[in-house]
Amino acid sequence: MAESTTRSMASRLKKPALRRPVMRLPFEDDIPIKDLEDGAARYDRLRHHCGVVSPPASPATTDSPVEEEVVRPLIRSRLRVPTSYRDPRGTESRLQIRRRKEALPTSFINGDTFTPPRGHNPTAKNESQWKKSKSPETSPSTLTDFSDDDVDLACQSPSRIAFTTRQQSLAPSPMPPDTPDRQYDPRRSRLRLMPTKIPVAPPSETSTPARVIARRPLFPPPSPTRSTEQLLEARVHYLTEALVAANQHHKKTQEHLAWALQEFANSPVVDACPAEQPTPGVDRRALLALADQVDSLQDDHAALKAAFRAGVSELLDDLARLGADLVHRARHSHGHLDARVQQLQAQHASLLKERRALHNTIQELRGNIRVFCRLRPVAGKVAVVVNSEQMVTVRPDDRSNQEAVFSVDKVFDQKHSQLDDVFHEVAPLVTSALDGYNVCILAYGQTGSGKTHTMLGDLRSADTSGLCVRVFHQLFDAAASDDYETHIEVSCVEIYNEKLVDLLVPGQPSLEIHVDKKAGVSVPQRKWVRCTPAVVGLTSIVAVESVQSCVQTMDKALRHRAVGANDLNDKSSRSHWCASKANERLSLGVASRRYGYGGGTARCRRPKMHLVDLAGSERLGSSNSHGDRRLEAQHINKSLSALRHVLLQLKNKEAFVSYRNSKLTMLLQDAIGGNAKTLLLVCVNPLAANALETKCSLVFGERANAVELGRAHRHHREEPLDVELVEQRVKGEAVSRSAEALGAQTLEADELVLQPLVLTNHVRRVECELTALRRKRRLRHEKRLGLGAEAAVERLDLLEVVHVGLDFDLLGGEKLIR
Ligand SMILES: Nc1ncnc2c1ncn2[C@@H]1O[C@H](COP(=O)(O)OP(=O)(O)OP(=O)(O)O)[C@@H](O)[C@H]1O
Repeated sequence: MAESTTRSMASRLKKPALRRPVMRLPFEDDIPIKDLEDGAARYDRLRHHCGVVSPPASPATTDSPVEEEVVRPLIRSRLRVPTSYRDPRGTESRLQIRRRKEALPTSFINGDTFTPPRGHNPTAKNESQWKKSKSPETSPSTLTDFSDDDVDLACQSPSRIAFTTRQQSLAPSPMPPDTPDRQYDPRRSRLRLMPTKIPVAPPSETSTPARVIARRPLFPPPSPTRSTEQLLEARVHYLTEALVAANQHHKKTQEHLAWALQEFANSPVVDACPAEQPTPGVDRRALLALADQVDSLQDDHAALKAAFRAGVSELLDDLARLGADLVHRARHSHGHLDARVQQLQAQHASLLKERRALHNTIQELRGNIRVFCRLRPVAGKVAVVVNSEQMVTVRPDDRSNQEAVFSVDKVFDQKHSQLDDVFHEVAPLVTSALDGYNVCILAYGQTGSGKTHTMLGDLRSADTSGLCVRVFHQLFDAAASDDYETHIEVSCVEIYNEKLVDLLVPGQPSLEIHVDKKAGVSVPQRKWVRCTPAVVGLTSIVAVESVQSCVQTMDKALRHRAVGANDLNDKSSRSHWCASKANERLSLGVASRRYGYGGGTARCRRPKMHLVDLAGSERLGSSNSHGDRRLEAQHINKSLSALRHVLLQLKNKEAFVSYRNSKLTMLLQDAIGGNAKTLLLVCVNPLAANALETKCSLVFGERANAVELGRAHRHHREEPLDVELVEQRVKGEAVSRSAEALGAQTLEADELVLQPLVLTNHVRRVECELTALRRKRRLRHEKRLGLGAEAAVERLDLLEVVHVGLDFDLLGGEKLIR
């Protein structure tokens, strides 16, 4: 429209019409806002010069930070808008042109509909020109082809673009009065963004009051079948179209403005005419029409910008909403998954527990030696990989080029702590010891692999103390909380160069191990060593009453243990160390704790527990031992190989097992081959350099695991209850308890009063025990004497008979009788 108007004006002014530049899609090289503002300011000045009152500045035209900071970066970087948008349906696009009578060329009839030709020339002035100017180079039916000046763009769909004039969408408005001081009327804009098919949202009250910009919905209505991604894609697609259209229109507006200004500036009439009084030769009406066109174009441009901004902000809102929705849904499903995972984990844990319980039961029934593997922390290249809780792989190294997988009952790697993890697994064995089973815990492994650390650790540290101290803790805790009287005794021996040494009485000659298949050998005053085998000559059995006294005893024993340095360990144990604990557990029953107990039997349990820290096997080459160390190493290796051999024989269920080959196997006979629950802790130094030794240790572990010992039995027996003794004990306990209670309340004086009581009670107890013993001895004596008397009478009778016979013979019976 503007073009036709200006063309007629130009022909009237006898000036050659400027050739409008071929329009390219202005995405990449969009006209800067500043240029627009400059152009608008120049135009305002000109209008003022011509006596036209400037319209009020539209707030929509001011550049907002949204466009600068959000929209452009979003469009350029994220949406990747093409620099020339191609209509997907190509030549199917239809342009609906409604011409405004006074603005469009006559060849365009209002309401005409035609298909845009391929590569039409945007500078064509009418349809025929347009059709003729098809150029094969131009991309067919891209939006860059639109050269219509006086129409607004509305994208109905990706493939349909409708151009409509204001007359069609609104009631036709009369042309504004041709007065120089007419005010700005936004309704005078001739362009309108108008959807033809998609329903338009009713204009809100806050929208432009007079010139209602019918915003087409930028996004298609959400289809329930579409996925979120498709919906977003479609929205982005629509927004891209709107942006293309907006930019195109913007560009056109700018071109028109520039063209009009140039026309106007080049006009000799304008140049000649003073500001206040236009030259009579100027067609003032035409100028005003031109101004009106520019004005309306600017309005439309502002409206388009506003619509575009609104669309973008709507899209951003939608994106935010969709994002929040997606996050919410993801969280929801994640929560569901979490709950399910937790449920499955709990299920898995309970199944594992069940499986382990069953496994333990099977092992208990079969009497297997249980085997744990512990890896010590090291720095350097390692050859051992923990596959699972029960499986380790030893990778090949230079010396052994075969990978080997070993399965054990439990693997502890560097992460597992001494306190919780390792002892947690050992604790059930301590309970078994309290229940009356013999228990044996052995630490086996190459030198420097952490055996001593695991079994003894730092005795006086709460965090790094080894299994022995924890075993004592559990024993005393359990003893304090049940109805048994528990007496714990400890002995510590070492086997050094095949000699059994009592560590609690150093300097004694080496001890002997005596094996008695029936009842063992009784060592005087020590009942608990009656189990086979017994250590003959063992005098230092220390009764311990608390964990502290246990620690002190072990500390004393360890001070006498043979320790030396080799290349692999500064404090290498040069002997096998064995601490044996015997518990005498006497059950008096709850009733016996009351006064007036009548009688019955006491259940006595006398289980033994061996805690063994074996000396480390070592290759003489790698440990670099000489002299005494070398001799020690040879003895150690010999005894360990005897142990391996015994295990092999046990595994193969051979009739004869050679326990007597070494002191170690003799001492451990009732642990590995007898009636005991045995745990073997295979300690491993996982460094790649030790791969071969590690393999040997794990082979030993697997072999031990395969040994079936048979079901362990409890060591308990019923004994007739010495009523007097029990009564005295109970009374003594009651007095002690009351003394304790009173002592807690009263002062030292009370203690002084109670002390004799306690002492008297103790004396009575001892007296009772003595009386009982005396009575027993008297009974035995009487019995023996009784037997002797009978025999003597019999003998006397016999002697008398013999005597009579002799007399008869000597004197000549017949004579005598005669
Ligand atoms: N699990 C562990 N955590 C921390 N340090 C450990 C661990 N295991 C072993 N060590 C350290 O490794 C070194 C050697 O350990 P240890 O003396 O227990 O080995 P060993 O197998 O008893 O050797 P040997 O048979 O020669 O007596 C010690 O300094 C010990 O503190």
